[in-house]
Amino acid sequence: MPQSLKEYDVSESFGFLSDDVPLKRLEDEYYEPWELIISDFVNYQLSGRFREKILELPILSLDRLKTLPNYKRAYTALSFMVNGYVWCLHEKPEERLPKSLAIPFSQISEYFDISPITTNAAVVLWNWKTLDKRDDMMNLNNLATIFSFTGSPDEAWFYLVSTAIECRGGEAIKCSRKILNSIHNNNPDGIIEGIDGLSGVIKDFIKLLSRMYERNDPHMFYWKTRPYLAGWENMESAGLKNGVLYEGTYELDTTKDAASQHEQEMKHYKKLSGGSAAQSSILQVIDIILGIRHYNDDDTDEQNGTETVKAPGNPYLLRMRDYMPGQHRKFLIDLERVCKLREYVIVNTIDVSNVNNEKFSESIEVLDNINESKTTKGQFSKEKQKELLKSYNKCVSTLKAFRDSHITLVRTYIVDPAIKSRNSTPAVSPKIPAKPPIDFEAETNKSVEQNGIKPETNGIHLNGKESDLKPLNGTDRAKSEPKAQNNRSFEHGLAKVVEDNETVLGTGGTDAIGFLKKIRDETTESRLK
Ligand code: HEM
Repeated sequence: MPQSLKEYDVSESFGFLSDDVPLKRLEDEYYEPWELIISDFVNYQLSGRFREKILELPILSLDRLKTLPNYKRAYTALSFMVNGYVWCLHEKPEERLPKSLAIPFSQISEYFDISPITTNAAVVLWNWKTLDKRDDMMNLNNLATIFSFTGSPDEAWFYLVSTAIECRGGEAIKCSRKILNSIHNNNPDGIIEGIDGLSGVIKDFIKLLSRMYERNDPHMFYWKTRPYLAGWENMESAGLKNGVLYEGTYELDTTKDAASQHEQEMKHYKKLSGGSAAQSSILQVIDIILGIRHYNDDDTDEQNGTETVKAPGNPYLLRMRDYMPGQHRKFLIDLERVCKLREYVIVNTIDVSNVNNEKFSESIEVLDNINESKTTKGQFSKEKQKELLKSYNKCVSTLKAFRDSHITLVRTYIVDPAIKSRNSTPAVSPKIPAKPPIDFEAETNKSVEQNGIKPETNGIHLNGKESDLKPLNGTDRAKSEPKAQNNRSFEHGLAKVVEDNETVLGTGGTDAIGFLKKIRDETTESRLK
């Protein structure tokens, strides 16, 4: 186990939430301009003055953020302002981030070694407060959020369920330490105790996940919350073909003509994924502890004698690590280096399982080194071996059950609303006027033409035509002809459902359910026979 958890900003009590309590205000008055906007965030969005207020902001320095909690609050506040600016309510998406946001946000993201966009860290890890005592954080009735895009209880509930799960993750860290120490001491009882503890934690995750339905209405989630969490990658359909330009964060040769300067700028657009709990470190910790591997979809299997060899590591899950604070990412990498539970179970259940342990010979050597004694075949009684195998498999099955519940959740919150929106027009709350205050079609076409970018469809059930609902691959997307713009500007960043009523293209253009099933099936396959 990585020795000092503090070094990774992780805690055995609160997991990746850490021991810091998020600040309710930045301590130095110098940051009042940020605090003023963030305290009236929803009001400025509603009044249509949000972008105007941001443009009035001075470029503030980070020098007066003296402590880690101050840095965390500044990152979170800026990330809400940044996504709020790009995906501003009732406005067309904005592809240029002004210096007042871009400069401090880029600097603070660099400080945390995290991608400069709204992430799970911003909305979940550093965005909570307790109503009463700190130690009662599993109790959702004791939790509240600090920042919100919409001000709705549904949005808060969406984050808080994850916050409670993260908090319970502290116990998972404790169990992991127990498992690793017990492997080191070659103590099967300690290992079994640690694994059973981990199963208990995952069961609690499932219970918490099921509470999502209580106070987060799927319609609200899909139409109101999710659009703000979208990223700027594969967002041609929303007019962000190149991603977003963070003004003032790059050098421009101003002695060159306008065309050359434009060309220079094109190289500095950032394409980043939207906020997702896939950026949570705690589920990756559990995969690492159990030795569950996820693979690349596109890997062609390479035959190596009787063995099928695939490069381990699912590129999407690995990429999500760039959206975790750097210390958390380092924790995962360091944990991966030392964790040998699966190998230990295989080697030490040899008399009661059919697993061929030859492929783990390398790891066995590692165990030999750690224990400084030879790990022999059947060193424990058959009864103990069975107990160990059962405990391990039960934990894997519990994780699989978590992933099943999560898939059901994704169907309710993304697939169903996407199908409904395809089948009905308009698919929005009756409270929303049929036409937003701006002429989105004209504005978008005008703006994109000014930027030399062709207008494109937003890809969502345009006029309800089936042809628009087909899955888009990269080439199709690139080739798609300009079509009439849908004037419902609040649809940016929503999922798109295709004809089989199951495949939903997430905001990144990938098949979300297909991906989640694959991750779930790889979990199931990790059970030892
Ligand atoms: C309304 C609630 C939720 C929805 C709609 C949802 C949706 C999704 C989607 C679409 C993905 C696919 C990848 C992506 O698009 O980023 C995903 C992945 C993931 N989500 Fe959620 N999610 C929800 C709640 C949660 C919660 C509360 C957790 C717990 C921390 C969670 C943990 C994960 C994890 C770990 C992944 C990566 C795949 C895996 O390891 O199984 N999600 N989620």
